[in-house]
Parts: sequence; structure tokens; C-alpha cells
Amino acid sequence: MLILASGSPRRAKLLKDAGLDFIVIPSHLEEVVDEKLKPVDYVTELAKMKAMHIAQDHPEDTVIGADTIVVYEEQILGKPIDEEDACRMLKLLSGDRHVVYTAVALIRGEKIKTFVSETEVSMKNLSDLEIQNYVKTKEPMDKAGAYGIQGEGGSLVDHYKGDFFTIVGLPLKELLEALKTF
Ligand SMILES: Cc1cn([C@H]2C[C@H](O)[C@@H](COP(=O)(O)OP(=O)(O)OP(=O)(O)O)O2)c(=O)[nH]c1=O
Repeated sequence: MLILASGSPRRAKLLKDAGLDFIVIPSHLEEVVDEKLKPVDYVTELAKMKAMHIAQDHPEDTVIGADTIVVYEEQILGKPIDEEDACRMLKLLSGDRHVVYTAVALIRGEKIKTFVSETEVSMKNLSDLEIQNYVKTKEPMDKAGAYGIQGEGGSLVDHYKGDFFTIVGLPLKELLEALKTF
């Protein structure tokens, strides 16, 4: 059996649309890792923790864990803690480039495989009013970097270089390839 260890509705939809047969068991663990880790190591550690948490009770199954972060000038941005934090993040990102990293961890029994995909995103210049109005929609609240490119947040983005699915939380092509050989 394939298990998606994620409460993200976007990750479940992407996997479903790809035609995979799986069940969802979200791993409700506190997302705490060493802040001093490099972004790639930080995001990988979180994806691994989520997958391991579920895999320990399902040793026969293949478990998928994933984590997404936004990195702006070496600052790691996860999900905003409140609306003020969301405004702060969007002000940071406004008019500049940042990188979205998504790590995926596959675990079955003792076997583990991880990979990280990154996409560069350039944000438009955003006025305080635009930021406030967007934050009022609540869309940013469950998303790394406080925006959702697939929703109204798409209008804040100027362009991106790389895989769209990496921004939304699951690099699908790489995941399907990895599953084939896992
Ligand atoms: C930048 C960006 C992030 N996101 C989402 C992807 C991730 O779901 C979320 C970052 O939070 P994550 O901690 O990666 O995942 P999650 O809390 O949604 O789900 P779980 O931990 O149970 O797997 O931000 C978008 O949907 N659109 C975007 O444009």
C-alpha cells in the first residue's frame, strides 16, 4: 500500500490526479528542526520526519512525506503564524526573487530515499494595500511564504523558473520516477 503522510489537500489532489492508489495518514508532529541547517537539509529533515512518523507503524507500506519552504536571502519562511506574520513575509518577498524548496522522503521498512526540488519565483512589487487585501482572503495562512501560486496568490507572481508542482508542494514528475525504482 502507498501512504501519503500529509494533511495537505494539494498534495493529495496532485497524487490522485496522477492516478495513484493511496491512502492519506497525516503526521501531526511539531515541525521543529535545527534552524541553522542549510535550506536543503532543513526541508529534507522535515520531509523525513513526517514520513518516519507514519512509517514506524506501517513497515510493509511505502510512505511519502513532503515539506515545502520558501527561502529569501538565506531566511527560511515556513507557514505564517498569524496575519501580521503573513504581511511581513509578503513584504520581504515583494519585488524580488526567492526559491521554493520541496523535499520528498520515501520510506518502506528500513529503506529510505529523499530528494529535493527547487523552483525560483519572482514576485511583483506589492503595495501595502495589495498585501493587506490578499492576507484578508486567508489564503496565505496554510502556505509556506504566505502565498499560494495556484490561487489568488498567482496574481502576485511575476514569473517562475522550474517546476510549478514544486511550488504547490509536490514535485510530481520526480516523485513518480522515484516511486518506479523504489
Ligand atoms: C509557496 C506555496 C506553498 N504552498 C503550500 C505547499 C505546502 O502544502 C505548504 C507548506 O506547508 P508544509 O509544512 O510543507 O505542508 P502542510 O502543512 O501543508 O502539509 P503536511 O505537513 O501535512 O504534509 O505550502 C502552496 O500551496 N502554494 C504555494 O505557492
